[in-house]
Amino acid sequence: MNQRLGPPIQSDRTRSAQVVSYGQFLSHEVMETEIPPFPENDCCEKPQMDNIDFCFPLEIPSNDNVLPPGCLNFVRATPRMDADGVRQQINLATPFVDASTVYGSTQELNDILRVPYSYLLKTDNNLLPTPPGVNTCFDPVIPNRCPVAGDRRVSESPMLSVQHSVWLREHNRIATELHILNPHWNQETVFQEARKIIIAMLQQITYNDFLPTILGQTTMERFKLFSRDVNEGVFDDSYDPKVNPQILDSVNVAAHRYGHSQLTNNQNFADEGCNTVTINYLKDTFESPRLVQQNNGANIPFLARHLACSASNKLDNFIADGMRNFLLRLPEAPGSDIVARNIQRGREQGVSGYNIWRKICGLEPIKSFNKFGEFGNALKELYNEPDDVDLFIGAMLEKDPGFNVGPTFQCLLGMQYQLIKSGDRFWYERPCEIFSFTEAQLKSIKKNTRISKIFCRNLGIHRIQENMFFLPNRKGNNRILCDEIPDIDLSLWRSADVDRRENR
Ligand code: HEM
Repeated sequence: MNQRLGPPIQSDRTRSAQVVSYGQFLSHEVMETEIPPFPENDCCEKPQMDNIDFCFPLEIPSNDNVLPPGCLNFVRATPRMDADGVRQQINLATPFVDASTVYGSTQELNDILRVPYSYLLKTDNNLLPTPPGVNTCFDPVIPNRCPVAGDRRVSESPMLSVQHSVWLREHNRIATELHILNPHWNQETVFQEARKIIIAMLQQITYNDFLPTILGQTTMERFKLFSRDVNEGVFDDSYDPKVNPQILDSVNVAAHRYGHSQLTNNQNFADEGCNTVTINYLKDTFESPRLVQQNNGANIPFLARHLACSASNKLDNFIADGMRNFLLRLPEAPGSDIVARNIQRGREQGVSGYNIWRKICGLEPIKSFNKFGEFGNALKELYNEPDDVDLFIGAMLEKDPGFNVGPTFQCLLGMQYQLIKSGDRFWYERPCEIFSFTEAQLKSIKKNTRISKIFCRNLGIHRIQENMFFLPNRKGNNRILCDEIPDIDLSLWRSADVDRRENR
C-alpha cells in the first residue's frame, strides 16, 4: 500500500536525527508489546499458519517492487483476556517515563544490569554490558557480542544503542559523583539517588524539550504537558490517583509509530566539523551492535555527531526504503515492511479506524476520499469507504501548519503523555516528604538539564548546539563548546551531615 503513497525521502529543515532516535528510545521506554519470538514462530508454515489466534501472516502481492510475492511472517501479540473476556495485549515495559530502558522493567533484569553490592551499572569497557549467557542478539549470523540494557530492543539500530549507552554512562558518572560527595552513604542509597536524578532528567527532557518538537506548543498547553515554570514555583503536584496510566492501543499501534516516517536511510559517521566521513545504510545496520562496539566504542562520537548534525526526515506519509522494504533483513533478504506491519498490528488488535479516532478527538470525520487531497485517488483504490481507512494511514496523511504530527496524533499522544504524567506517583516535580528533591535540587534539574550536555559529558564530543533536537543552523542554536552549556549542580546533593563533619 505504501508504495502508492509517495517517494521515500523528504528532509526536515529544522529537526535533527536526534529527534528520531530519542523518539524511538522514548517509545521503548513506555511500551513493549509481548509478541511470541520469531523466526522461531513462523506463520508462513503449516499447521500454525491456520491458527488465527496466533498467526496473521501478510500476503505480498505479485506486483510488489521489492519483496517476493507470497507469505510474509506475522505473529500476533500474546493474548490475555480482560475481565469482560475481551482479548487484550500485554505491555512488558512500565508505562511511565521512569528510565526502565536504563534499569529494566523487572527486578530480575535490574539484578542482571547492576554490579552486585555497588552503586554502578555493569559495563563492558564502558560500553553496554554483554553478560555471558544472556542472548539478546537477533542476528544469528554475524558474530556480535550481545549487549543487554533495560530494554531488549537495544540494538534495533546503532542510533538507539547510542541513546542507551549515553544514559548508562550518565548513571555511572552521577553515582560516582554522589559517592564522592557523600562517602558515608551506602551503595544502595547512592544507586537509588542516582537513579532518581536520571529519571528526573528524562522526564524534564521529554516533557519540555522533546514532546514540543513533535506536538507543537498548542497541544503541549492544551494537555498541560509542560513542567511548571521555575519562575512560578518549583514543585507541582500533578498526581491523580484515579488516572489509569496504561498505554492506549491506538497509541501503540499507530500514534507513537509516527517516528517511522522520520527515519532516514543513513546512520552515518560525522567528524568534529559535522562532515559525513562514513556512510552506513540503515538496512545494513539493524540489530548490529558491532558498529557501536568496534574499537572499544570509537565510533560512538561519530554516531553522536551524526545525530546532532543531520536532518531527520519530515513527519509525513513517506517512509525511507530501509524501513519499508528491507526492515530487519536478517540474516538475509527478504525483509519486512514497517508500514504493512503497523497496519496489520492495528488490525490484529482490533483498533478502530481513522474516522472513529477523529470523532473521539473532536475532529470532523473524513467522509469523502477527495478530502484526503492528492492521495485521495490512491486510497479510493485501496479502501471501499473512507471509514475503512486505517488509523496509521489516515493520521499520517494529515498536515499540520507547524509541521508537527497531525491533529489526530496530537490528540492521542497528548492524551497519553498526560495520563502517564498525572498517573505517576513518583513524578519528579511532586512535593513529598519521603522522596522529593529539595527545592534547590529540583530548580537545578529544571533549569540546567540539556540532552546536549549529557552527550558532551559522556560521548567524547566537544562542540554541539544547545538544543540538540533542532539542527545547528537554526537561529540561536549554533554549535558551541560543550563547556558553554549549563549543567546540573551536583554539589546540591552533598548532605548536610557531610558539611558538618568537614567543618569540624
Ligand atoms: C531504525 C529504527 C527503527 C526500527 C528498525 C523499528 C522497527 C520496529 C519494528 C520491527 C516494530 C514492530 C512492528 C510490529 O510487528 O508491530 C516496531 C514497533 C514500534 N515502533 Fe519502531 N522502529 C524504528 C524506529 C522507531 C521510531 C523512530 C519510533 C517513534 C518515534 C518507533 C516507534 C515504534 C512503536 C511505538 C512501536 C510499537 C512498540 C511495541 O508495542 O512494542 N520506532 N518498530
